[in-house]
Amino acid sequence: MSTRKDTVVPVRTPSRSYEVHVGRGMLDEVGRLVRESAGGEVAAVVTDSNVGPLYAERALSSLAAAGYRTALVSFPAGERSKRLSTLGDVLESLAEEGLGRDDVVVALGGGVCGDMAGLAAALYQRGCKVAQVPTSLLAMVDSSVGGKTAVDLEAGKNLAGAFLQPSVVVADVDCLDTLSPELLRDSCGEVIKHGVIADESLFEEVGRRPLSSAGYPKDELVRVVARNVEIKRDVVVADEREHGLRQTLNFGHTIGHAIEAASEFRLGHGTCVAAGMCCMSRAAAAKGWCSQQTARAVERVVAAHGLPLDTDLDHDLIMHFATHDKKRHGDSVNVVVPRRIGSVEIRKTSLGELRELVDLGCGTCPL
Ligand SMILES: NC(=O)c1ccc[n+]([C@@H]2O[C@H](COP(=O)([O-])OP(=O)(O)OC[C@H]3O[C@@H](n4cnc5c(N)ncnc54)[C@H](O)[C@@H]3O)[C@@H](O)[C@H]2O)c1
Ligand SMILES: O=C(O)C(=O)C[C@@H](O)[C@H](O)[C@H](O)COP(=O)(O)O
Ligand SMILES: [Zn+2]
Repeated sequence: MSTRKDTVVPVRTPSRSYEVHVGRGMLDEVGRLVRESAGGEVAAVVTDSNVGPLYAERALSSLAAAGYRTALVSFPAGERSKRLSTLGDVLESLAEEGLGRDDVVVALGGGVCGDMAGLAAALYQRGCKVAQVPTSLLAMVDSSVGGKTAVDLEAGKNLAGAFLQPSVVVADVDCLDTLSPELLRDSCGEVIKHGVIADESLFEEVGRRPLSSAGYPKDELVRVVARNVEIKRDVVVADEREHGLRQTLNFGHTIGHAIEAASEFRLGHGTCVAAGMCCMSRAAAAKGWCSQQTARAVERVVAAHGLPLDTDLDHDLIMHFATHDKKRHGDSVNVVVPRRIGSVEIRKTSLGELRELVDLGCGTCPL
């Protein structure tokens, strides 16, 4: 029995119930927590070429100490690896390691690793278990929770995927010590998003003091990460398969995903979401769906994080990616716009109106 103090957020979705553990030194608890939640005999740690050298050994030791036969599968770091060819390599490696249907994939890394290892687990032998061990702030506050897994296609982001809820999520905030300031800042895009969609006080708090600030106290970080997990949990539990409410988690993504793909993934996901949120907020204010004050508040907090407020991307290109996104239904696209800070709405827009929103919000930053 460990005496380590962690914050536990329970998640009960229709398909699976699990716990999200957030704390310090949690990497050494991975074996115990995976054993208690997933069982099995083999644990395959899937990680990337940056995270593996930093943290795989500790995760593997912890899993071995919990009685697992372990395997390590690594792929080159970066969004460009989040594709079918890498997924194929990961699946072949799982088979070579003799993973069985009752065994567990341990996704150790950022959102790219979590999405791809999660999809590998969903596909392998028609579905084995996955434990998420997020190491980027973005993965801790967002991608490790909720069960969306995917790889990108040429036509856009996350176009081939599956839902697979993890058996457990173990977030060790000490891992953030090795994340570069740029990547920490990038991750904050999703934190700001959570504030805009559901929690004005979180929004104001990170506006005053970004999580990417130097010397952010670790205990505070644990609290704020756990609060983000609760926000995401509440949405996912209400609408696991994204028929309605879950679409609100896509605030900033219609334009953000387009910016990300058009940059050929040189720009990080959170950075693009931040710009996408500002563009959509300006467009919403211009349409009278929210106040100018709300749009300015989104810009202010994004600017406080050193993230971009706009994009100079060609509007035809934005439309190209936006119309290939999963939120397109025939001739309409569901977009998410703010009502005020802490509340958003889903609006079904025609392709013509989406173009109007892009023209109103992109390349129009008044600052
Ligand atoms: N499934 C979901 O619900 C969901 C939600 C949000 C984002 N995403 C996806 O997540 C991805 C973005 O996640 P990300 O920003 O974590 O990207 P990432 O996984 O590429 O990680 C960013 C970089 O940081 C490195 N890294 C990660 N942890 C580190 C650490 N502790 N120390 C040093 N380096 C570390 C990685 O190797 C990588 O180079 C995108 O593909 C996005 O589409 C998915
Ligand atoms: O979990 C969700 O639902 C989200 O939308 C969270 C997003 O931050 C994330 O980027 C997600 O991968 C986007 O999903 P997509 O299906 O719209 O690509
Ligand atoms: Zn996102």
